Amino acid sequence: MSSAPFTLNNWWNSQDIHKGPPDRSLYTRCLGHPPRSRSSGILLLPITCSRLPPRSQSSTAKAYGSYKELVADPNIDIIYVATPHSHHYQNARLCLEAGKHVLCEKAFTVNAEQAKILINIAREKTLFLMEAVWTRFFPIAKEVREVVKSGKIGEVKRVFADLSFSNDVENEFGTSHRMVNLDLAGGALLDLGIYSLTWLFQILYHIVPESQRGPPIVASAITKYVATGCDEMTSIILTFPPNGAHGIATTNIRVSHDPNPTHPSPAPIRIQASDVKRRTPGNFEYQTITHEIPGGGHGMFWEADECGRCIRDGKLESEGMGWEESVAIMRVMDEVRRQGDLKYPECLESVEFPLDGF
Ligand SMILES: NC(=O)C1=CN([C@@H]2O[C@H](COP(=O)(O)OP(=O)(O)OC[C@H]3O[C@@H](n4cnc5c(N)ncnc54)[C@H](OP(=O)(O)O)[C@@H]3O)[C@@H](O)[C@H]2O)C=CC1
Ligand SMILES: O=C1OC[C@@H](O)[C@H](O)[C@H]1O
Repeated sequence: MSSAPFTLNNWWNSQDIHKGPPDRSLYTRCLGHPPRSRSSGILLLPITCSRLPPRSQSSTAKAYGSYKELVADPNIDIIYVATPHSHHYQNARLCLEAGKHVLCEKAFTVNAEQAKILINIAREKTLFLMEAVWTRFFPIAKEVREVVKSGKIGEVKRVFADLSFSNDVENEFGTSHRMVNLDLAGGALLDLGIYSLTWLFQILYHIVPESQRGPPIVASAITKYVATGCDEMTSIILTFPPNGAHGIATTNIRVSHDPNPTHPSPAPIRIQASDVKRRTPGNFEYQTITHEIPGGGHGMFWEADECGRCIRDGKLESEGMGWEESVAIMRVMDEVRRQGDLKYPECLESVEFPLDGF
């Protein structure tokens, strides 16, 4: 392989244009960060784009006027779809139909049917497509998968995962913010619950030999945000084949037990026996592993590098976040919504394309 980096002309998400000076934006800190620092061999040339003119005068971002214009630009290799969940199917499909590789934010789509259609189009058109679950590509996530797969900690019978934020829901989100707005497929499940689910799936599904994997049985509960009817708290118990392991995934936008400076929450209470010791199962030795994010980045470049590597190597899907698994996770979320009677407007659940208004 030549030592010259593989170069991708990439469209970074529109959101950054509107969120502060470009030198401090997520895009600059992530994709714009020199790949040398992480020896990826991938050079991503981001074009920040929006349908609106950039807010900052100094921005090098480009406004296309419409996504149709954007997808017609022959200089663009891959498009990162980072619009609200409601728009992923329509936006990602537009890009795929126009022959662009796609990295599509989580939740991949509103439902599993939409995800399957995007995947079929990518397959037919030999295009790369991946759900942007960035945490999958953190070195620490990879390492955890490897440790569990190695058998060093024995058989995993139960996994707990939570991602919750302590938002002042009424004041921060009101009724129209994408986090709570049903017209934008808002709610905790699709926005944050996907991260809890991904931990369950990484351990109890992803690393299980394909012949033994299967869809988990779903039991769940949803509490709705009264003002809009979206889910503000969702808890899921999954029973996975082949051995009946339980995965418990929780998510909440109002109450978190994990304080975070950007989402301050009241101090959590933990009740625990006093003689808790770190116990190390099997031949696994307790260790602390730290992976710094190079250059003060935000860590999104690991997933972006994966897109670059896959496209360079002619792969349509990533082993780290494969198509079949994205659909399996979407199916779980469909079932959770069915059990909790959480419905989005019909046009958002539709697989019709194109639809007016997107
Ligand atoms: N991986 C991560 O850490 C994060 C992932 N996300 C994901 O990214 C996606 C976008 O989230 P976020 O950036 O907060 O969203 P924003 O509300 O900031 O919207 C992003 C862009 O989407 C378009 N958009 C917004 N609202 C509408 C609307 N009502 N109709 C049509 N287009 C709209 C706009 O594009 P335009 O300028 O072209 O009009 C906007 O700039 C979500 O899928 C979310 O889950 C979000 C935050 C962090
Ligand atoms: O993916 C995400 O991570 C960070 C959150 O602030 C955001 O709501 C969510 O979309």
